[in-house]
Amino acid sequence: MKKIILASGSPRRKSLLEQLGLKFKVVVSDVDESKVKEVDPKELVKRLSYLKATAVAKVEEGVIIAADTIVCLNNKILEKPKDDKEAFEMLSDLSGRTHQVLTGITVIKGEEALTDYEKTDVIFRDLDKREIREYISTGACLDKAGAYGIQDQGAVFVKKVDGCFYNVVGLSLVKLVEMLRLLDIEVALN
Ligand SMILES: Cc1cn([C@H]2C[C@H](O)[C@@H](COP(=O)(O)OP(=O)(O)OP(=O)(O)O)O2)c(=O)[nH]c1=O
Repeated sequence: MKKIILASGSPRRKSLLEQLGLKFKVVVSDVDESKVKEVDPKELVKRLSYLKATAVAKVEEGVIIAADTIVCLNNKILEKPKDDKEAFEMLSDLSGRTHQVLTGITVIKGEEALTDYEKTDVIFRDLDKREIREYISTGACLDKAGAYGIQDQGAVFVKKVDGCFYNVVGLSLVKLVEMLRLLDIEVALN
């Protein structure tokens, strides 16, 4: 079994890989995401995951896994908010609407590289300004695309999820295992 490397600084992705029972180490890539421009949301997440994976493949040998998550509201791309003000704007925009969460995944094994993405629809109920401010004060927004975490108190904003839940948290496990198996990397569920 080749060594597995998670090319991500996201604590959520780390615990999701642990959930699969895989042994791996974490090496964070130094990709400057703000420099990458792409209008098509799915192309953006695929490209960013590929850049993160290839950056780590330069310094590590083994199976490299990288991902990138964005929120998409009426074709407008929401990444991580730069400050509380932007978080407030994002959550106000998401209020009462359906948005998409897209996560691109790249797996590199030697000379082979696979890139794919998963999309999940998330429906928010109407939010009032007071609870948006309260949520922002928990400090949960700034490291998350769209300024919320479905896995934390942000859960109370979510009326419905259509698609893979883990994709929203940052790594679709069903998609990842499908990709690992395509590369003949066995994931034993025991
Ligand atoms: C929508 C949503 C996003 N997120 C997170 C997943 C990602 O970690 C983050 C989007 O930022 P990313 O740039 O995808 O990832 P990252 O900067 O956290 O880590 P790295 O680039 O090193 O891999 O938003 C949640 O945790 N919950 C949610 O409900």
